[in-house]
Amino acid sequence: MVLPPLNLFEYEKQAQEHLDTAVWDHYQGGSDDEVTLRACRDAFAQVWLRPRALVDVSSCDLRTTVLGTPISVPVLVAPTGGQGLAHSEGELATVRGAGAAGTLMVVAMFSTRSLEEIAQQATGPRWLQLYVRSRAQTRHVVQRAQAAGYQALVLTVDSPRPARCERDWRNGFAGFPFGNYDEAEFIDPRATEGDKALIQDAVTWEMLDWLRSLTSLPIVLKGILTAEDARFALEHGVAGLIVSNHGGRRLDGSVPALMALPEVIEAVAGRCEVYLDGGIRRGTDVLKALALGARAVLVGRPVLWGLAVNGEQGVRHVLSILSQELETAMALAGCPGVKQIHSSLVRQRGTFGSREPASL
Ligand SMILES: Cc1cc2nc3c(=O)[nH]c(=O)nc-3n(C[C@H](O)[C@H](O)[C@H](O)COP(=O)(O)O)c2cc1C
Ligand SMILES: CC(C)CC(=O)C(=O)O
Repeated sequence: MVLPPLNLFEYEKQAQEHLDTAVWDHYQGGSDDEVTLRACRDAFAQVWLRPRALVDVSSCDLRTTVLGTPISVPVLVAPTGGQGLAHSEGELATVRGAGAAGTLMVVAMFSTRSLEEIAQQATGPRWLQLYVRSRAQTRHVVQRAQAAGYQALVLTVDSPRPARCERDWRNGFAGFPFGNYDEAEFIDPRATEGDKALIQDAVTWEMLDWLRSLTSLPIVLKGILTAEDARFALEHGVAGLIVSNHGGRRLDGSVPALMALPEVIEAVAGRCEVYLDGGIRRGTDVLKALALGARAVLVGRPVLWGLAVNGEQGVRHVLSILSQELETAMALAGCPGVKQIHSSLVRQRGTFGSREPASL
């Protein structure tokens, strides 16, 4: 008898049993030597919590807002393409699971179902993630997103080229159908072949201004890792930033998102919301990211594991495990609410001075 997973790592193990090797490797994999993929996780172990004692934590309030939208827990669903490979219902199951868990889904433009079908099944808020392929195609997708009630656009800016995801190459990963495209209508005249045709490599800050001129929807940039780009983004009127290295799937060797977070938070100085993704697997990870200044975090692969194991219920369960773990962690840390999570709750490894125990 297979026991229900207790935590996200148990979901990961069970998900592997449900997926073909090529799909499993596509979901799990990173680029090149997967140094950044591993570092995403390891970064959380470099940050220590400083719990406070004798605080009334008889009820811990996990609720917050993102761009003014209330959510019951500061954990969002990250955009991941190709969810139909995990479960026949794909993104439809995910959006229902996210709504049931009281949170927001960022729908990937490369979803296997159309953004309209996904919106119809949604019970909670959703944003749409965009890659720019051509201006005509982007304009059309933005209009469709607005008509379907998406509340923000998330422009992914870390992917001017496909990375070397060698697991996919070795397995001959066949890809997946795109729910949002009519190839004939939207093919970029500059496109060459394969992945390169998917995303334009000439997207610059000017393109962001053009995107803003198309829509009054708030724009969030995904894939920012430096204070310099955070400042540029603010000058170009973004509403939010996702500090992310794409879960280790783009520039290998790029800094783990958790380590990049402090400089971005400092540069932004409260002028827009900042979120983080990459390697979140435990409630304590969420707590650390929030203490370092993130308004909320996003989870990618764990949602795919939940989807593969048990469709909508699996997605809901993965999100509720994280939520329960966060609640426990907050109580043990003496934080009765998300608003009480401050930077004084964390300490970077190596900042213990002369009294640092040798075992650290
Ligand atoms: C299978 C897979 C597909 C993804 N597809 C997209 C995508 O289409 N657009 C995007 O911006 N990010 C995409 N991402 C990156 C995620 O949004 C997110 O940054 C990353 O998964 C976070 O790391 P985590 O998986 O450790 O939570 C994808 C990630 C995975 C694992
Ligand atoms: C189709 C891909 C470009 C989706 C993606 O962003 C990813 O797999 O990381």
